[in-house]
Amino acid sequence: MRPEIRQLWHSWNRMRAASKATPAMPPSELTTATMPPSELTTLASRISALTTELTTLLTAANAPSPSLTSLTAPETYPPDEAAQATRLALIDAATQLRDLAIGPAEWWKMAALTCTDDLMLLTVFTETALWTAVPLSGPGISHASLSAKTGIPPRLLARLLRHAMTLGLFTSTNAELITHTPLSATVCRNEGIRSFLGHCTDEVARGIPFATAVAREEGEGPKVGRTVVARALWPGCGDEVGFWKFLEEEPWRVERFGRAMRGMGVSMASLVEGFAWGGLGEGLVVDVGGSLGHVSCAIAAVNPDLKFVVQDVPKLAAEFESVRPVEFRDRVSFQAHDFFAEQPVRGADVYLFKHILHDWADAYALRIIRALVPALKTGARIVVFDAVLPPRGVLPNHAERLVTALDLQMWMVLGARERSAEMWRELFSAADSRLSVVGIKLVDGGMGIVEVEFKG
Ligand SMILES: C[S@@+](CC[C@H](N)C(=O)[O-])C[C@H]1O[C@@H](n2cnc3c(N)ncnc32)[C@H](O)[C@@H]1O
Repeated sequence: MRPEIRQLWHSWNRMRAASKATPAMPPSELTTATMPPSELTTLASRISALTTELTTLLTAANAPSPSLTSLTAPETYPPDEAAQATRLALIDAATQLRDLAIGPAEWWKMAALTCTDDLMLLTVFTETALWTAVPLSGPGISHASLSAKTGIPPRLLARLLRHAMTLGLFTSTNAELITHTPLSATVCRNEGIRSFLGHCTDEVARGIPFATAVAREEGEGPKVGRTVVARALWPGCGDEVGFWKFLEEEPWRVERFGRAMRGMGVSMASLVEGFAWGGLGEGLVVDVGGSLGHVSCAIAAVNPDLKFVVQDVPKLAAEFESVRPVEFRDRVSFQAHDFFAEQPVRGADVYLFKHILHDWADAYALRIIRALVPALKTGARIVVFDAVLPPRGVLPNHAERLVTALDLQMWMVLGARERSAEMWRELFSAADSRLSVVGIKLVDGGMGIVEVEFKG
């Protein structure tokens, strides 16, 4: 063994021994009984209390225990409000404890390195379909076979996988076979997550080098053709030719985006349960920008008298027909419609906009709403399902991060934003004085249902 390697080996062994050694007893005057609790111990106690609380709630809900090792462990927590609140508090406390244990200097070293390396890793795994190349059952796959399936040479593949394992993605058996962890298995099983990863690592990430220039030159609400992502992917194509038009040019992109929206299924239950759909009787709902109809089908499943028209770009028509469950054939139909043009379905009971208006800066959102107004009957409802930004500090930090990340993603891709309750009220009253926000129901994860009535 070369001397410098031997030296490294010894110092690593010393560190390992030190970490296992029993710490010396503190002098009696410094026992924990007399010392003020440190931030470390305060957080650790909080984590312990929250963990006990969460475990009790999960047991009461008959929910299986979460696991980092068992592939049959649940991928999500039960929607139960108390369990969700406790879980969010636990995540925040555990994140703070982790940050404290890392310390600021190392935190930055890690963050600067891993924000790029992790993005690169997720990009390569997604583009080479490595997620699904590793089988979900059986003994696992050898490096050689995985290399052949993905086109990544074996030695580089081993390095990528070794870094991936530090994130809890994949593991290897004694026989050097690669198998899934629950984290990687979730990506393997879920086409929606893979599609969303594809959208983020491909379309969104390519915009990053342009963000500073767009921020300085365009500010908050660039035209759709001058956003961060438009500049990176489709430079020089004109101010009004933006993300959605480009998706239409490349059908695989629009299909991938549709799968991402369908698969991520953000808070579908809150929308299904959060509005009085049952009160509409045999009513008609127009799902504007409804993609592949997954939202309409979820509402239709528990409201057997309702009918739905899903409107979206013409390129989605074929995919819509192929994924629509057969039981909804008579009640959920597709109509190609550009929501900047006058709404063709007049007199419906509800016009649903789920994750539509947050895609558009105010100038565009006003045009979309005004194109709808001529079709509205008195008492018709516009139901918006989007984030409702609370004042800072109201949400647990984990939920706040999801909302702020989505807000910035809207800016990068579309020059758009998430809106607060006040912004929603101002938007609708500016669109038409007969439109009035009659209710805002906050649901989980910073999302909300904004109910607007047409007073006629
Ligand atoms: C963020 S996705 C939301 C999809 C769905 N409402 C959901 O929540 O899962 C936005 C949708 O708007 C559609 N869209 C974009 N521009 C459009 C336009 N001018 N007319 C109609 N639909 C459009 C896209 O094709 C896409 O399906």
